[in-house]
Amino acid sequence: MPRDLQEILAIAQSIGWGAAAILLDAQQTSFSIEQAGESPVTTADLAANQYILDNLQAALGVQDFAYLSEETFKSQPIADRLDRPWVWIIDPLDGTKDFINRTGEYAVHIALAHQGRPVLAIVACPEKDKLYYATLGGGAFVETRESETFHSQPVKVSTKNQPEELTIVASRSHRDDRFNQLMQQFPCKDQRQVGSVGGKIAAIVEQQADVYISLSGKSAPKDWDFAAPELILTEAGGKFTHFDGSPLHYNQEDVSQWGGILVSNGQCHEALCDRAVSLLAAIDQSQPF
Ligand SMILES: Nc1ncnc2c1ncn2[C@@H]1O[C@H](COP(=O)(O)O)[C@@H](OP(=O)(O)O)[C@H]1O
Ligand SMILES: [Mg+2]
Repeated sequence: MPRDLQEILAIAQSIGWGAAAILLDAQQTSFSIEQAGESPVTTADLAANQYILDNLQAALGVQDFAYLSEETFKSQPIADRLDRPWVWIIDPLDGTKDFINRTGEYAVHIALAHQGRPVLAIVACPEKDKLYYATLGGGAFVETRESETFHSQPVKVSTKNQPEELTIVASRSHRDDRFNQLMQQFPCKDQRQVGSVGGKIAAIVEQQADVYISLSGKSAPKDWDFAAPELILTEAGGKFTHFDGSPLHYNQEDVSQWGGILVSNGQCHEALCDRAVSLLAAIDQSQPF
């Protein structure tokens, strides 16, 4: 470990709050759309990205850490990050479509990964004035603030264990027919649409929901969508895997996370994964997508 993890956590928490303030300010004043389409980019993403990178690099340097960010990875030589043991994985604005549509459901994700797995994570939800954080083996917490005083409380997933009683959250804006069919046939009948992966994981660790499903289509979520939310969820006692139960790996050559991802409170994770696999097989057999 190049530095003490608790020292790094304090730096990342402060940067998470700072980035949240940039997004909130843009949402309440003005922002413009720099790139439209399936993966929109706004001036707010770019400002928050610059702020996060500048501050992390000022505090921690570029010697011991690589940086993989949604807004800069395309212009970055792959050798700058691949095979580096310590990599910051950053999504300065997750839930960009919700940000643009002003649903209030967007988040900042900052994760530190070691050998492709997250060891430290921040998910900030600016509109709720909450910041979730976790370190590997150290539990997950939600931080709130009153004036200049910060309060931290541990968060834990629910203990509900009947599939029919579980509340499931899923994307509002990334859904195709195949995914909609899977959701319609899934045993969890209380289904809610929530913007941003961080927001969905926050709902689960606050016990407002129990399950989240993501399924790639023509495109897939990326490392920065999942790395920070994953650690917060697992440190709160949940499970976050591919449909076949295998763990996610980050900072690979392809940063897309293809296939199905199931996130749950852990109570009937394997049964829900099996159900998703068998439902998808039947859907694919009945209708070639
Ligand atoms: N099928 C898919 N293809 C590409 N990106 C996806 C995706 N599903 C989710 N995502 C990404 O995951 C994040 C959360 O999406 P959602 O709010 O719909 O759940 C978004 O990140 P960004 O907002 O950072 O682009 C979105 O781009
Ligand atoms: Mg994202």
